[in-house]
Amino acid sequence: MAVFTELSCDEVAAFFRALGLGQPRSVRGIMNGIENTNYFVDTDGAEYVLTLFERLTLEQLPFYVHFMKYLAVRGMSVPDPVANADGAILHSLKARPAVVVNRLPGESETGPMAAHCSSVGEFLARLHLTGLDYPRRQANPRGLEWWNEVVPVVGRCVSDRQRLLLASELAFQNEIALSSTYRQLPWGPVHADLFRDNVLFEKGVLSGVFDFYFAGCDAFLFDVAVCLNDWCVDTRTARQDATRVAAFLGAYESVRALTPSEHVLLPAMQRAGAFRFWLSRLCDLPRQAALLKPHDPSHFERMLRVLRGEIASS
Ligand SMILES: Nc1ncnc2c1ncn2[C@@H]1O[C@H](COP(=O)(O)OP(=O)(O)O)[C@@H](O)[C@H]1O
Ligand SMILES: N[C@@H](CCOP(=O)(O)O)C(=O)O
Repeated sequence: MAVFTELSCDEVAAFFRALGLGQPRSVRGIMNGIENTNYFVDTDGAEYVLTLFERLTLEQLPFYVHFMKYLAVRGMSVPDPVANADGAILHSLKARPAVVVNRLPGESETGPMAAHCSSVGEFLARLHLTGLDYPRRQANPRGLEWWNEVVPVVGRCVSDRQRLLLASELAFQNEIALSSTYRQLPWGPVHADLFRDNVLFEKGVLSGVFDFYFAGCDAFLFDVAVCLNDWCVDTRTARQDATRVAAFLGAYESVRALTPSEHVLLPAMQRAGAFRFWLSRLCDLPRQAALLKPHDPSHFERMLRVLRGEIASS
């Protein structure tokens, strides 16, 4: 994301030495992202990403870092955390929890076509199936409980029209969560933030997925909805592109078919996805950092209104 905690080259070199990694020859703060402090660190033998966690705690982090290790060991193109001599993959630096992972190759695709959406759909379904046996459990940190906590707080800083939308959508989502259809949804570890900027492509082939720090256990359909809302939407109008939606869902279902309950609740989950990111972007607005590019909340407000039928969808 950003650099909240500045590190000197000497501090990084000492940390890398303790992990048995080579001498860094370049250390660069990363501008992208919004949650943690990230540096690219190159040694003579390899390229790494060093992350210092700014908000996540030592209680929350094992779920994420072990999930990445679990997927990496099973052949998925995700960051593989570096272990120290004792086998630990979660470390500490500058009084913050820290990890070092391999730098994945490729570039983000900011203007995805149907083929990119297919690759992401297939990857997501494989992630869901592979993760089914992951033994750790932790709730989606940005799920229903969090929405109920933050709506009254952010509601104080928005317009009357926006406050009405927040209250109405929260009531709708609380009602959906109590329904028997919702309780039938397949569930397990989800990425929950699989946006364009968290996926890399090399020569058109998906080469890596990272940023598992909003992962948690939730309905798989929530993950599907988050992806559709980012990968298959026109960023200018917040409207869905039917060709990309079909490509994404076709590829996802070629690996894991959606159940009847998932088909029924997909529109409601897309509203949930838009609501979740509108809320977090509203909450994130005032953060301070040495390098930080905040995300625009109004995009997801517009998308939520489109999905609710308040704005024509085409
Ligand atoms: N394993 C990785 N391989 C390649 N690039 C990475 C990796 N991890 C992070 N990055 C780069 O760092 C940026 C910020 O990472 P991200 O995880 O999105 O930050 P945050 O957790 O703050 O949201 C990404 O946009 C990407 O450029
Ligand atoms: N993807 C989310 C928030 C997290 O941002 P990231 O750059 O760290 O993935 C959003 O777009 O609001």
